[in-house]
Amino acid sequence: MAAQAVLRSSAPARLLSGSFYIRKGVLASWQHYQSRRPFSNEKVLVELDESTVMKMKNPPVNSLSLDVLTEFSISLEKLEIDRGCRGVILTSAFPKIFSAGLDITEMCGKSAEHYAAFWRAVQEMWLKLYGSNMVTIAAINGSSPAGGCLMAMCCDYRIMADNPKFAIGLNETQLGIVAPFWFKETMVNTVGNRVTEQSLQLGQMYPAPDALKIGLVDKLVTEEKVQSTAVAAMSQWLAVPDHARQITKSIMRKPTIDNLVKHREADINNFVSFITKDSIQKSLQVYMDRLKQKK
Ligand SMILES: CCCCCCCCCC/C=C\CC(=O)SCCNC(=O)CCNC(=O)[C@H](O)C(C)(C)COP(=O)(O)OP(=O)(O)OC[C@H]1O[C@@H](n2cnc3c(N)ncnc32)[C@H](O)[C@@H]1OP(=O)(O)O
Repeated sequence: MAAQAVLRSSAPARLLSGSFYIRKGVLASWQHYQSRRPFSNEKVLVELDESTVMKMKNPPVNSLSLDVLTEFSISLEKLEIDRGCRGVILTSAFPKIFSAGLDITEMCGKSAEHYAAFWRAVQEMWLKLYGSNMVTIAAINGSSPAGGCLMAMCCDYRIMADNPKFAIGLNETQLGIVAPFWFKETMVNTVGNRVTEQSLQLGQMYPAPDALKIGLVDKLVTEEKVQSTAVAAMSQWLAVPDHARQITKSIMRKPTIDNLVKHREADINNFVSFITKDSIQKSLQVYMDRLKQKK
């Protein structure tokens, strides 16, 4: 129930309205009492050390299941209302994988109701992360296809491990599925229209050095330095006055966020009718079988 309540709230309220600050004020004393403790979630760890770090920990590959997405949105919401938290680093608890993207098993052989709940949770994660008032930095310590790439693109700054074996991109067409309009818009806002058009049609995955070249990530460092570099970048971003940075972020992202908010229910219906098609189910199944056979 708690998860559902959070999933129904909407992120733009955080980024776009002044009421957020009132809420922060009211909750301040409770927050000071509560906030500086790490959260002990199952699949999304929140560490409150030098910087606040959210670590995805869903073995083996951090696929984004309904549970992970729900936990992620709840954790981010908690940080959002925590006065002591102005920025968050998003990373993976596992070396070599940032996130394998949406959990394909959530999109295969389930009921229409399940698909609708799953898609709402994907939307909610995006609304909360893309619409966050906090500084968000992705410390991409491994491969990051599809939904993993989306999460990284939602952040304000992306640091990736400098290893050509790690790749990032929106590869949906390779699975026989289509990146929805708000995935596309997030990518356009990150790398521009031409690169997005080509990348999305080809379902292109970019090895880290190529991702840097097209601006899909902002910086490459050795694997060991990904997190410390993120911490250093965080101090730089936090040196800017919050109100000015937040309003600027809002000006940049509001049209994209508003577009999904406006079409949210239609987008869920589109997803359900698309994913329940026999041909799409077959494509996903073939892709999963291929993944399993590659060993
Ligand atoms: C008209 C328009 C309407 C719009 C409709 C919208 C349509 C839907 C849009 C959906 C949008 C986004 C989609 C996604 O995010 S789909 C997910 C895409 N992800 C991938 O393609 C990644 C696939 N995985 C990999 O490439 C590799 O696993 C890896 C991440 C590079 C890791 O490689 P590895 O060698 O370390 O591990 P591997 O042996 O491959 O995998 C280990 C086990 O994990 C399973 N697995 C991998 N990825 C996923 C996944 N995404 N979901 C579920 N399970 C996954 C894999 O099968 C192995 O399982 P097992 O150990 O064999 O049982």
